[in-house]
Amino acid sequence: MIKVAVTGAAGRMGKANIEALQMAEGIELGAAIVEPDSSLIGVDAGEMAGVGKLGVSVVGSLHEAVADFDVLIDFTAPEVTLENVRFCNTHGKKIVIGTTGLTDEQKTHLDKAAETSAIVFAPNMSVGVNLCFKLLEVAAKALGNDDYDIEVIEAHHRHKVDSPSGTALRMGEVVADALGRDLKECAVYGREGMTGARPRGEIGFETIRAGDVVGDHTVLFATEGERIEITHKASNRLTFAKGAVRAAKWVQGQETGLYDMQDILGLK
Ligand SMILES: NC(=O)C1=CN([C@@H]2O[C@H](COP(=O)(O)OP(=O)(O)OC[C@H]3O[C@@H](n4cnc5c(N)ncnc54)[C@H](OP(=O)(O)O)[C@@H]3O)[C@@H](O)[C@H]2O)C=CC1
Ligand SMILES: O=C(O)C1=N[C@H](C(=O)O)C[C@H](O)C1
Repeated sequence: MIKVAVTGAAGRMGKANIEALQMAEGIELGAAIVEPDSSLIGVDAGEMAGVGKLGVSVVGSLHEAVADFDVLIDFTAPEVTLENVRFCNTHGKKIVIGTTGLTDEQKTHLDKAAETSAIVFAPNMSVGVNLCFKLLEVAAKALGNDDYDIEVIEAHHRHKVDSPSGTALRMGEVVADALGRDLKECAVYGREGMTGARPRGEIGFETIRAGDVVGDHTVLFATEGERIEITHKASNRLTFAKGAVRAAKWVQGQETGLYDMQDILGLK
């Protein structure tokens, strides 16, 4: 039985991850970690997540859980994730990271950590979004560089702190790579004012933050006379959490290296 620790256990994804673990076979919750000053310490993790008693008490640090897990599932915040990766690196644990909003510099820490640990790092763990990444590559290559304007539109709940979403940025990267463009050079974020006519090579990003939207992403390819839209809509967080649990099972079989959901789903 694979034992999993969930950090950010009281968060939206933390609770969904506990629920997904409870539904899965061959893998189970070993530890649930919240912030050190949380009033939830000592509470049963299953009761906290709304799935009934699991016999795992919530703790305030990974140190307290070191003997209780093989794989960490972390959906928290960038600095917290990096601290947790350092811990797993030192203690020989595998890692699944869903946190978004990491800077390029923070991502280089993951590259380094993957020399000694097996890590899955993906901005979106759902099967559907990862299939969309593949479809986007095919679409971008087929439509080419000359005719089609490309825009990435995403919508999320009012609590989301990073924008554009990690998924939207990855969609932009996939399309830019397929077209031989550098996203850093061609990305435009949220136009305003007298911006002028649209330059051909731009990839535009538009962000909506509203209510309880779980996560919608559309990539629009538009030219004179037609447009193509590739859209994914998540309707609950279990879709991400089931992907994270699948990744946890998979990464347990790896020694070192940095992987994403495309590796796990055979979409590379
Ligand atoms: N890859 C994917 O498929 C998906 C990725 N995400 C990403 O996952 C991340 C989390 O999202 P979400 O669950 O909605 O966010 P939440 O804010 O609901 O959860 C984040 C959790 O991290 C905890 N946390 C923050 N700081 C610390 C700390 N110093 N020590 C310990 N715990 C800490 C928070 O604790 P507290 O509650 O006490 O503040 C909270 O429980 C985001 O980056 C989001 O973009 C989200 C969905 C899918
Ligand atoms: O914060 C969220 O909620 C989500 N974040 C991820 C992202 O930034 O792409 C994935 C998903 O869309 C939900």
